[in-house]
Amino acid sequence: MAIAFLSAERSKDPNRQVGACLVSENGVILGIGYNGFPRGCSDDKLPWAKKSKTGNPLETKYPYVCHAEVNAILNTNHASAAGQRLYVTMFPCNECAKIIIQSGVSEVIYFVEKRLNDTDAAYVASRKLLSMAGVKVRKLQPQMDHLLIQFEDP
Ligand SMILES: O=c1[nH]c(=O)n([C@H]2C[C@H](O)[C@@H](COP(=O)(O)O)O2)cc1CO
Ligand SMILES: [Zn+2]
Repeated sequence: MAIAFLSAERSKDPNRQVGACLVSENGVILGIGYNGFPRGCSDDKLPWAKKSKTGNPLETKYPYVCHAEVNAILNTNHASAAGQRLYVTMFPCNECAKIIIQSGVSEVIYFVEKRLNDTDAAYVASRKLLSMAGVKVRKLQPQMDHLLIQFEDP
């Protein structure tokens, strides 16, 4: 989960940085991702806005941004194998849930839900799909409350 948090730091989304880390059954890191625009699609040419002043959805980030979970799965550097676990800083949406299921992930471990008592259809659908597909879902209770990385000579 700490790697997922570190990865999230790389996101340029000014409102929300999400990170994900896919590991094998034995805990070997297979892929890491964060939310961002697709490769070759410049941040200078696409909007990071949540809302458009004119109501045009094309002036918001939503149609363009790749979710952290999808990036972690697509960045996998090993052939997919059984027993993969996905650590993610935020509970995945329904679109990510579909990809998580189809890629064979067997457990999702998340840190936080987007909102407490989220009744948003995307999250209800996500939970429903993950449960139907037999993907385990667990909220991580970390053993430490912070991790400090200090760049200095050891
Ligand atoms: O599952 C997800 N994974 C993920 O990476 N994200 C990203 C997309 C956006 O850049 C950001 C959500 O932005 P906002 O909270 O401002 O709506 O988080 C959003 C979701 C949806 O919860
Ligand atoms: Zn998603």
